[in-house]
Amino acid sequence: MDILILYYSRTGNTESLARQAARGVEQVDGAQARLRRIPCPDGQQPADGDPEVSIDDLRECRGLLLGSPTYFGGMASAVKRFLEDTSGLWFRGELTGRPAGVFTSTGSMHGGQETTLLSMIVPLIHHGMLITGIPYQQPELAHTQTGGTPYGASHTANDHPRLSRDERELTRALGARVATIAGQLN
Ligand SMILES: Cc1cc2nc3c(=O)[nH]c(=O)nc-3n(C[C@H](O)[C@H](O)[C@H](O)COP(=O)(O)O)c2cc1C
Repeated sequence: MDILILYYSRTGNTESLARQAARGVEQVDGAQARLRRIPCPDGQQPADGDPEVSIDDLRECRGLLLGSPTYFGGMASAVKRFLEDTSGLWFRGELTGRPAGVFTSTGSMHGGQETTLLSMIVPLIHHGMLITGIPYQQPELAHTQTGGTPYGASHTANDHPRLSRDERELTRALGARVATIAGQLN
């Protein structure tokens, strides 16, 4: 059972979250993480990055973790643009009933993590996906001084260029949660 970890990242922070989400997915028996990136609009790509996403990746995976940097309090336009290319899947209801979670990286603590996560959730709801956040039973959620929200995983990059321990744990928990639910629905 493949779980798609789909992300856009220009300076590597959202990609770091994607790798933690993948580790969480792979903690779940029978689940494999499929890491894919959304291409940069200017065509500049890392030579050794994850493969570029195709629509078939979405079609084939049993769950989705979607990540974007926060740009002006919302998802990056490249992510929105990619989602607009998924209208064929929407029309045929191909993602309906599959679990999904979201993650983001901001520069600053109050720079719009929750608004970005919510902006990403909206189109996934239109697709009929089952949105899962991070429940407060996950202990790091109550005491994190960095990223991590009930709406999804996050990272605050300016003060802490590397992911904090809480950010790593919460992102892995989200990955494991999506994979676990996908397995139960399968
Ligand atoms: C066009 C643009 C808009 C941004 N807007 C915000 C913002 O609204 N709030 C914030 O905290 N950081 C903002 N940032 C900073 C990025 O969210 C932050 O550097 C993020 O970690 C980048 O992720 P990446 O390394 O995956 O590309 C912005 C950066 C750019 C380039």
